[in-house]
Amino acid sequence: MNSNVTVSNDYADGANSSPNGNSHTHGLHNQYAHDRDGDHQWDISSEKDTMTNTSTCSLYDSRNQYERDCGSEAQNYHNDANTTKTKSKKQLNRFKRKEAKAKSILQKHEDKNVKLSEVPTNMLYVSNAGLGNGVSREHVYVWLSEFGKLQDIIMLDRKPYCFIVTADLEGANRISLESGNLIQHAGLEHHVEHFIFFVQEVPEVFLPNYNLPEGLLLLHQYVSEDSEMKNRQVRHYGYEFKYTTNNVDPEEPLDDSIPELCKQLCDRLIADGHMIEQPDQLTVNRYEPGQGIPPHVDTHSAFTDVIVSVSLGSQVVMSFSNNDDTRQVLLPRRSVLIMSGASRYGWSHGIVPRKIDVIQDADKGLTLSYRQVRTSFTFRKLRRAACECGYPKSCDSQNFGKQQQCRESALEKLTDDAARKLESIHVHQVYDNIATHFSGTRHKQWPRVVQFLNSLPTYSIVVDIGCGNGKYLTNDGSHPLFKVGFERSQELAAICQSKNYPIVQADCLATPLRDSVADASICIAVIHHLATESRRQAAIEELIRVVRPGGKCLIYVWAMEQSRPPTQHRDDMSSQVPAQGVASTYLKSGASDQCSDGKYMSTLDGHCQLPVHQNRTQFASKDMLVPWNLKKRPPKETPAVVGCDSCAIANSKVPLANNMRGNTLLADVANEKSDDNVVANEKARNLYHRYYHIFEEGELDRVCSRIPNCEVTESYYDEGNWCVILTKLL
Ligand SMILES: O=C(O)CCC(=O)C(=O)O
Ligand SMILES: [Fe+2]
Repeated sequence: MNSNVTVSNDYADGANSSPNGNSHTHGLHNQYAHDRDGDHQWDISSEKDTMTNTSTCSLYDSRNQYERDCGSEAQNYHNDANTTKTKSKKQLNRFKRKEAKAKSILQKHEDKNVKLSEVPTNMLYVSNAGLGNGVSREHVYVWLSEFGKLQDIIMLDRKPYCFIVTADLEGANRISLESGNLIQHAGLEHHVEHFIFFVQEVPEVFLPNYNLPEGLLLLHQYVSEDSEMKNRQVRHYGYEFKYTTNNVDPEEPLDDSIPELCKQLCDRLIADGHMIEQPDQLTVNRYEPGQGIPPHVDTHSAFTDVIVSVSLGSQVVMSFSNNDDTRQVLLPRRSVLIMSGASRYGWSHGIVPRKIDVIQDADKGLTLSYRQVRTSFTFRKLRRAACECGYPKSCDSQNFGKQQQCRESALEKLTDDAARKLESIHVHQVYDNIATHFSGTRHKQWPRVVQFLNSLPTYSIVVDIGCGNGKYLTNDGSHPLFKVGFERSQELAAICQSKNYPIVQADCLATPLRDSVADASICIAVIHHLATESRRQAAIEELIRVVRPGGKCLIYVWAMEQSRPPTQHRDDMSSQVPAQGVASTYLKSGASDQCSDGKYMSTLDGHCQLPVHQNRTQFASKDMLVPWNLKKRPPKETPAVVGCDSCAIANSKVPLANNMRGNTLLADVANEKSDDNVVANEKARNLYHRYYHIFEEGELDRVCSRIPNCEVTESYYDEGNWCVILTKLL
């Protein structure tokens, strides 16, 4: 097998551009057959090595297939006297489950348009081998072309599978029976099994809309190769563009103005009619593979119309979004991007933090682009008067400062009222609506939380703030503790009540507890639902307030870092010994570089656009809406006592904290019409969006370090969460 083959096919011929900007290719015309005929290096070797331990299967007889495919495992089933039948049956069942899953993924994604075929055809569905899980066309070609003449490899945008068209039935048969799962690809970190089935037809390829947003101009190879600079540090010239406020201070010019070399480039851009005048502000960003910039609109009041970004080093995909649409724009190396008009004012732009982009290649159709270091030079001109653009909805000048953008800094500027409103719509109301379903998926206690509880002296008083369905309020008698739960959601509180747990309905920012009343407090997966840092800090202060001096407090929040092993993090802040944090299994296999790209939801009456997270992919931003689908994710377990519906609270006896009664400070504030619509819409679709602030490494410790009467005694990473144990000072 030659792994250096360059796959070439003629997609350009087959590609059509339709008037709506979507283009599609009609599968079969390409040059695989031609190239392979003409070039010996692609000939099929007729002596096929004996394959063992393969995991492909055909449709007919999965048991026989299993024996063929799982080689040694299947042989054990019959031959090895020491292997118990039950174990092998388990393996067979596991295999069948995976096989069924591979089929159901096809049905789910292709909406039953692509049907499996009972009889052999020259078209195959290959599971777990698509752009969506980091497998490229080349990987598939190198893997499968030796078994049969390939006529086409159909890769679909973000799908975790592909389709193969072979020149003849024999090739398809050999691929189905012999190819195994020995695919070699750099993108996958985990072992993935592939299942291959015959299909009746292959789907059409719909390409994403690559048309540029109005007002956007991309000049290719504008910078010569010679003048390309490498590995510059992130720096500002002229004025600092403060990412914390997303703004500049015109009263504070920097000592360094824009370098001469850059001015020469801008002179050229002016002479070519792309810029009106020399800019006075420059930001240089250097991106390592995997790094990005959250979606944002460069603040209208800070800069004039034309914003220019020069790309050096690696090419990258930039996502542009407005309320209705998302466009992926490939920024090649040495290109210049000119954002003006709608693209500058009405669309947000950002770079998803991932290592691999899916791009459209003129020759190969959709393919993968592995990022390398990229340095961008963003030139802007400070605006000295209010912005009067034609995009008032996204204009901070015309919105009297109410405009909120998606990046964290912008959320940090939320007033307390706006933050409470966001939490009311996207936390409290969501949990009330999904309580039963959510509770059905929340039974397993996390071992390190249990370890913390077991480390407390028996009969300690423990308060669980934001206790959800009360999964830590159990007392099996092995390590007795006095536990009381506090929960903001009345429906979740009702579930706790139905299980006879001691429960009070209360908000984590204002529990009805006296100072220093408990020996310990725990707050698991709660603080990330608060929308500003000051509110997150206030919640931690509350956890400290209620424990006695010397008492302890355990906090878990969702971590931005979901893919890397957390070995750098230290358990004990003063020690040099790396902690053995438990790695996260949150990302779906092979998705370490995948993240949601470019879906947004408008909330707070249109003043705040938040990116929508795609479950089990990398987080694209620090502040996100995470979907909860009542239809798609049935509870894994049914709670022992289900007594929760919308009137549950009325019938239950959940004590209510005083400050939760009536229309008080903490009552929901979502009473404006358009936000009511958000909630009604979510209800109608059974699809809810929970707000999350995703914590970066060190962020939780930083917030805790600002609280005077406590110290961080332990800080660790546990299955996708950043965690601290605080001790209240004596
Ligand atoms: O890296 C880029 O090309 C864009 C950077 C950017 O959008 C910014 O700094 O505001
Ligand atoms: Fe920008």
